[in-house]
Amino acid sequence: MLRLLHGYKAAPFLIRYISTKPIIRIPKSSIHPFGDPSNQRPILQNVDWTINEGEAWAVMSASSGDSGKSAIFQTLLGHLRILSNPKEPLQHGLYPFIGENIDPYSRVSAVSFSHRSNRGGAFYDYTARYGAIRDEDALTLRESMFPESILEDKPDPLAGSPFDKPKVKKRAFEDVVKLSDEDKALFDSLVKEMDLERLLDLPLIALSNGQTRRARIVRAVLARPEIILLDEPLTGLDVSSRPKLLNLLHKLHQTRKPRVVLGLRTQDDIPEWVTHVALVQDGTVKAGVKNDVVPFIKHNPSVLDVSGTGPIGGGAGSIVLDLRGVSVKYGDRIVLDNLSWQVRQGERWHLQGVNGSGKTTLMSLILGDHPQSYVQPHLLLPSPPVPAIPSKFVLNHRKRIPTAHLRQSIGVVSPELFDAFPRRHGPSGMSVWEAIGTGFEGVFVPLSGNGIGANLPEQKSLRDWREERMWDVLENLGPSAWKPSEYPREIAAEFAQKKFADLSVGEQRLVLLMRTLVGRPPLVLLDEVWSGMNEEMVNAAKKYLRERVGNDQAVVLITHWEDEVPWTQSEGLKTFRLEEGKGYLV
Ligand SMILES: Nc1ncnc2c1ncn2[C@@H]1O[C@H](COP(=O)(O)OP(=O)(O)OP(=O)(O)O)[C@@H](O)[C@H]1O
Repeated sequence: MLRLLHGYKAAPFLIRYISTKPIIRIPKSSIHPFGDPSNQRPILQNVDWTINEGEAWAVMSASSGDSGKSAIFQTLLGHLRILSNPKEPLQHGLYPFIGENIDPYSRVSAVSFSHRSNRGGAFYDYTARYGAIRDEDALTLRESMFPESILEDKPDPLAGSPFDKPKVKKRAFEDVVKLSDEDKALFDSLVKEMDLERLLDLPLIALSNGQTRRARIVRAVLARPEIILLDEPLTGLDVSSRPKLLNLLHKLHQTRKPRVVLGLRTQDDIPEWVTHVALVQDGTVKAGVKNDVVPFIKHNPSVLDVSGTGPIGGGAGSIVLDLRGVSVKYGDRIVLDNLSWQVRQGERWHLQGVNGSGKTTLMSLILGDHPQSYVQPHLLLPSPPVPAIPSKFVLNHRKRIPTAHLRQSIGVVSPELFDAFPRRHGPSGMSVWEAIGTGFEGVFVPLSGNGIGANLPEQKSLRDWREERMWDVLENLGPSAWKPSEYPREIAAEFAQKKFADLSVGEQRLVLLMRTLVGRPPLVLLDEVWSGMNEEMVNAAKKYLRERVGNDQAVVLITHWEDEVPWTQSEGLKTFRLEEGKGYLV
């Protein structure tokens, strides 16, 4: 579905000034991975693409895998090999406008928003931001914008007595960072337009997802590249930030400081100021004027038939989450202020709120990850009885539930979990089967050789149930759900053996959704669950949530896009909105 983004039309006078000076040029080439000596297996074929000065391009693909727009971006960053036709060689390089003695790749910046790399593939503790912030994490947003202010900062073990915690030796920002008037003006206008002014002196680690994403764009622009590649830049931004960002990108592009190339999914709206589209589909690229290319986008009609569906499962179930008078503050900064909220089995909730309104903080309390979860007056969470039978639970105060038990009764997908989940390549890396199986206990490494959890040898019925559940999510959320097949079990079995780390971003996100749903936890929290997924994957996941998640389960979905919610208000969807620290039923 196309969302309308008004007010960003390319002005006619601009189109007149579009020159034919090429900025990027790939003449009739195929794109290959480096290290493929035979050049037999191109990732993309017959790529014939030129970007001229003044044109505004979006690269679109239905797949977030290597054959989609990420392959184009990898090519533009020099990570893939361009093999051009010998009769029409790549003259003056990929970026003909950049002087011959300059490394062109040093003038191109890329920022991707559908995922971030996770530091070597091992799991890391993403809950650090909720607690007392360690000195080494205390880098402020302002400092992070100017790497020269931090390069020489080191823990100073000689400060104080040997028993003191080492302190980070701070250098006065003004002594280190000497900005020209022009740079200062750019910095001031960028942080103003991206609404980051009041966050500049906060530790970087404390910023919300949307705030961090806006900051990453500002930092990339401050590095003054010639071209900036922004992959899915609207991911996770609230409704009011999106037009501001698009407006800023439009302005930057017009002044060519820097030129902007956007990466979008085929289901995303194309900003009106974009003049040209490179559509990556089935291993080839169709590039041209927007209106000529857009009709070639293959849309998969939604498989959801919402007509005639009855109300969502009752709402008459037992309370599965009970919050009263819940508050979180950091120093003087109140993030959650006296919230009360009850969620019952069978209910479906949309949790709303602008960037920084406290949604992730609330989730972290419910997940028991937040240190302040222990001190809340009334924070009752589902706790599994022993031995774990997922649909059975009792309510208990967070401080009386071991965290390991909470992980069994609350399933979660979030940007933090996605970034932190281990992704080791090679033989020791987790298979898809093992990654999904960690969901039964909510852990991050497989607890047994068979990949379906710990301590089951004696409990045949539980073992059988878990295996059944594995196949249920694999068949209904795996490849045969997005590419219909006559052999769903075979396709699922093949997919289950793949290495998690080798999957595309969209596939990894789906596997983490399977991991969340496999154990049928009574409470499911889904935060930004669709980013990186293509249209077919989103449809399959929505269908699963509507049809296969039970009335004994409650689901809370966080998204800034109304059309990403699989249920409607008329079906009984409930909305809880965070605003200025307070929570409201909408
Ligand atoms: N340690 C901290 N110190 C000060 N402020 C903090 C700290 N941790 C979080 N905050 C602030 O708490 C607010 C809520 O952040 P949170 O991540 O919960 O927002 P969110 O609603 O999830 O936003 P988004 O939509 O961007 O994901 C933010 O303004 C953030 O800057």
